[in-house]
Amino acid sequence: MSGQMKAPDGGARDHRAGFVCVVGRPNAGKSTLTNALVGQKVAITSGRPQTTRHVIRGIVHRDDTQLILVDTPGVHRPRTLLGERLNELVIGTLAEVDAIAFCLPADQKVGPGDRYIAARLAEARTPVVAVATKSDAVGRPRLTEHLLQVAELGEWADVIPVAAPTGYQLDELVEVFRSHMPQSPPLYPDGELTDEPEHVMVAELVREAALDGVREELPHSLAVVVEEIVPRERPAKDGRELLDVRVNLFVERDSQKAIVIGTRGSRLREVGTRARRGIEALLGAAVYLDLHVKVAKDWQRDPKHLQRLGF
Ligand SMILES: Nc1nc2c(ncn2[C@@H]2O[C@H](COP(=O)(O)OP(=O)(O)OP(=O)(O)O)[C@@H](O)[C@H]2O)c(=O)[nH]1
Repeated sequence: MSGQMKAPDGGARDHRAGFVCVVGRPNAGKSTLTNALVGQKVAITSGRPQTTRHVIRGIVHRDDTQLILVDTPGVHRPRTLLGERLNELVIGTLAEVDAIAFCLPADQKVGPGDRYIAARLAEARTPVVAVATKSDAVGRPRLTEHLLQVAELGEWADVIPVAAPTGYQLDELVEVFRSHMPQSPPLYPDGELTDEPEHVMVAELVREAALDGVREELPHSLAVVVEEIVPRERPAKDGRELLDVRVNLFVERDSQKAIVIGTRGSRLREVGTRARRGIEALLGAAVYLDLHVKVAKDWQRDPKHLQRLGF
């Protein structure tokens, strides 16, 4: 889309922005749809962490609309959902977004996996758009049959067939989601995520190391933000480039800070050593890793914080 969209009365439309959670069983076409909507490959789709409440898959920028496409770990993994508490957590995260994109591939029959997800979505009370993906892969009769099955599966705000390779109905899909977004200026600058994929990867390495062995205690309360990656003038002793990497780890409570840091900092040192190895391999340089643990109370509920932390 180019140029300002006009409202029916001829004036410019308001800007809207918000979060869309993309769900669907494995192979449903979630990543492909995300990439098609975002318009370029998003670096963070690989190896995304399963431990944050929302992981950003990509950001759709239009003149008057910004959709932040997120993933909610847990929705796709029924076996981890045995505990009622975790179940509630997933529903809680689904309730926090403005809309949900439920991907159902046209080349496969609606099955138990889809019904499982549909049941979770019904509890969240967030508008759900059922997206019939891969509609280019089947003929008309099959697509019609699929759309009927999808319609019977639940209460959808809309049912819309799309095809990522041809771009079929992708603009229409953005319009549908726009209608569910609140009035808001853009929440992220254009191109934010794709500019610095290494920051995202470094944050993931630190998060993985910090959660190792304490996932039970810190399941959804850790956010990692890479503040800066700065090259030093002098190389390391072995001749490699030397980078200062400054990272903040945010937890919600003092007790969690103590867990991350460990007795006299012992655990944090181990976390640093482990993460540093991965970061050096990733960046191909020697790394001086500086980790800071901070308490940001209730960051999950504070929009300003969420934004700063990349949620
Ligand atoms: N013809 C066609 N193929 C598609 C379309 N969308 C996805 N595919 C194919 O379907 C397969 C799965 O797509 P993905 O986007 O990886 O599915 P996903 O839901 O992200 O999969 P997981 O990461 O396993 O959850 C890939 O081989 C895609 O090329 C589409 O619109 N049309």
